[in-house]
Amino acid sequence: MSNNTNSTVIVSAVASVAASAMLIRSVTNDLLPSEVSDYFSSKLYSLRRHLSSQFTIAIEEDQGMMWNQVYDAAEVYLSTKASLARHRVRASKSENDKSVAFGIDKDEEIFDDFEGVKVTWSFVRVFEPVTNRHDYSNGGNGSSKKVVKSYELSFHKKHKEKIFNSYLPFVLERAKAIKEANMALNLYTVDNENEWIPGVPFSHPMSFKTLAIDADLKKEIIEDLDKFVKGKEFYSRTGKAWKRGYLLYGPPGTGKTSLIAAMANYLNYDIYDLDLTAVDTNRELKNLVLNMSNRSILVMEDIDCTIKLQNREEEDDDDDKEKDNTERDKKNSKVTLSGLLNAIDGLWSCCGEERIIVFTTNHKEKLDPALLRPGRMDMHIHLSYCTFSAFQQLAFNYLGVSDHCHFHEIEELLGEVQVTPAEIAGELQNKNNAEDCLPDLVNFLHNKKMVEGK
Ligand SMILES: Nc1ncnc2c1ncn2[C@@H]1O[C@H](COP(=O)(O)OP(=O)(O)OP(=O)(O)O)[C@@H](O)[C@H]1O
Repeated sequence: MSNNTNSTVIVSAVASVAASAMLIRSVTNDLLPSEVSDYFSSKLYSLRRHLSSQFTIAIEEDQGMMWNQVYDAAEVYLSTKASLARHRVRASKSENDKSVAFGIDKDEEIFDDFEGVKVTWSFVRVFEPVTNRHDYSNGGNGSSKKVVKSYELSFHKKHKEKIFNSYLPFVLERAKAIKEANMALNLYTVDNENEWIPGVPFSHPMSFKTLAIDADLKKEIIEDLDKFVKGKEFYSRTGKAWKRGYLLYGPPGTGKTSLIAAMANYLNYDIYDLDLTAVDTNRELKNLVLNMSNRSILVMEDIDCTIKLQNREEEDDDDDKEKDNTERDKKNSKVTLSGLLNAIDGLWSCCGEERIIVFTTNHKEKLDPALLRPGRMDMHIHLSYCTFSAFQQLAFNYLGVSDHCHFHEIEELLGEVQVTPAEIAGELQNKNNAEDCLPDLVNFLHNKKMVEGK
């Protein structure tokens, strides 16, 4: 027999074993108990592998007592490919997931293409005996079965290096990104013991689409956040800690809290909401910062009210001021300015990565300049009274209109009176159509103008 004929025979033998495997597998699945059919399936897989030019990596669920991270990554990665399965998929969702995740089921195969290399994934489940002399579940003979689950990744032998060095790292990387995107956000607060209370789901609906601020400012903020999240290489090259501080300042009701929610939803970062008056000492503050997870936003709202953070030179002012300070200090926490500065950029504050710190204040001028310098508060964002462009966004959010005959008058009035987006939002939600709502808003603005004496 020629070489050619030999190889044809082998190829057809492999093909016919594969076809028989499929047939037997489907028959055994229908007729036999799952343990027995799993046994036959695994034997057929081995035979097929033995005869082919394929190389297979088995990725088992656990390695001894430890969870196998590659298995975990394969599960997550394949969840995005499960729709390619032909007959069956598994579906699951935990409380911490945003959406349902799908997975391939046993005996299903999924094909993937990585830079021109074809790979096949399959899910294998077999029952293996466990010997345990204290186990009486099987008639007291001390042996029971445990399920061993694994993913198998098969490809042509010649691509071994590429799969090991590029494809598997790619799957791990992708899985990490998919997981982060699917994770529901958490909101953490501090309890009486000065510890973070495990997060409740954070479900603030605000996004950059609905946030009503000046369009250029919005663009600038989004670009800054994008640069930050993509900055891993930059931060390590320049030796800077991968963190960024934002100071949001402006009158009440201009959208500082709304902007924080939009940032968290945009980045998919958890929020750690820190009320400094609830923290007893600088040491506790340090522990809290150390115990935050990566990819998170530490928020300290109304920072000027919660701690005595005025310019240090002003602290020894006249008697009256001192009296005021004493009153205020009773309410204030024992966290000091230097404790807070350390929390933001002390050595140990650099332990994590992808950390954002946000301070909000209605009175930027009351804050110590040390707190505001770049490296601590890298971007100062002024949220001001409602501009016409912010109003257009609110009108679209609440009434679904982008233009209206009253818009021109409203634009002029917004140039003359100081009104917050919160006040405008309050007016727009009173009625749900533009015809009824906008004339009322015009009256509201005229009244405000009169009160302001303009
Ligand atoms: N810029 C905005 N875009 C969209 N909605 C806004 C905006 N500003 C305020 N609002 C509306 O007003 C409400 C109050 O706003 P928000 O709490 O964000 O303001 P704030 O500046 O944080 O106020 P405070 O200083 O009192 O904490 C929000 O729930 C939202 O409905």
